[in-house]
Amino acid sequence: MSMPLEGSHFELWSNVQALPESYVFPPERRPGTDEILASKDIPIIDLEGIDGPRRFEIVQHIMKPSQNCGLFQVINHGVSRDLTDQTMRNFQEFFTLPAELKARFYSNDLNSSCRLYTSTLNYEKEDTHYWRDNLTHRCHPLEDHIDHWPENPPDYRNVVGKYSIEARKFLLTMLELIGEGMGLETGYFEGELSKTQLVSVNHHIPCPDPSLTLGMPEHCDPNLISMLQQGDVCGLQVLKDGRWIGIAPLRDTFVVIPSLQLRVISNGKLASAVHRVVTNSKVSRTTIGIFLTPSNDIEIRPADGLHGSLTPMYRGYTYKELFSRFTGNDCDAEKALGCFKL
Ligand SMILES: O=C(O)CCC(=O)C(=O)O
Ligand SMILES: [Fe+2]
Repeated sequence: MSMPLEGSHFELWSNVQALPESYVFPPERRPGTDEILASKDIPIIDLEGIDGPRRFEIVQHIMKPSQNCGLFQVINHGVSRDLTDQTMRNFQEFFTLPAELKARFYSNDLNSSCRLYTSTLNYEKEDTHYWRDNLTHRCHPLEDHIDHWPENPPDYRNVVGKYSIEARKFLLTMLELIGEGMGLETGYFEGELSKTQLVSVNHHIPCPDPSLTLGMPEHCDPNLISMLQQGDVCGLQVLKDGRWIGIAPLRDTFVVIPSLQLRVISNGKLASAVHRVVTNSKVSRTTIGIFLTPSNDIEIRPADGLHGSLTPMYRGYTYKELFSRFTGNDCDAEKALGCFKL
């Protein structure tokens, strides 16, 4: 049996009494003790009637927040409560398995098909660690990846497999609607632009001092589009007009973030949320992320045929190039994208 990665704090975490020094952020990066209120202003898009006369109105609703704080919530998304609950339960159970059963997934290797790690992939080099464990694996096409997934809990592959398919359908629908809002032809985002699909699950155990550390840093998602299924524990915050606001988890609701590649393809028309995750001292928090990403070698650039006049803001590049800039800039997607601005 392989041992946990050297430097992994999984074992330490289960007994932790005080926040280890390596998780304490410098004062200017700490979330502090100010209460951050959950906002009631984060738009909620209702997809009910999407194939009927409401479609145009729904597209307009989606385009508005996409151009504002770069994040919105969706109800009547088409994925059943039964499946979302079962999926959440499987991930929660996975993270609470004994360390020996998870040991074979511990990896910081970006190319490993299923990886479990603490903080970030840059654990060895980073100045401060984040208070999280993460499980990430590929999920499309399912048959290419499912054999690399955990087999424990026993339902994991079956349930997460179904969820991956439904989540993909949902995200492709969101892309279709966004494409319509931008004036692009049907199916614009299908194929290479949305080929890679990752499931990325964050798990944070109760933190001894949430004021000193973060569950995830302030960041923009580098991919094409992201969805989050939050459990029932707060933690996600978004930067809006220079202030952090909380996105309280709502039952049966997905959070959608049009990510950086959508910003480029829309030539800056869409915003991508700057967001972060704070911890809490009382309960564990688990959040499911599904990310669609372009395949490595496809060219990404502002789309032809966008509504409105067009002086391209970005030069064409491949996702591989972008991602290498991303990892070379401490996972700062904004900086990475800066390399391709015209
Ligand atoms: O855990 C969350 O709520 C957010 C996760 C996230 O932002 C990410 O994985 O990129
Ligand atoms: Fe994110």
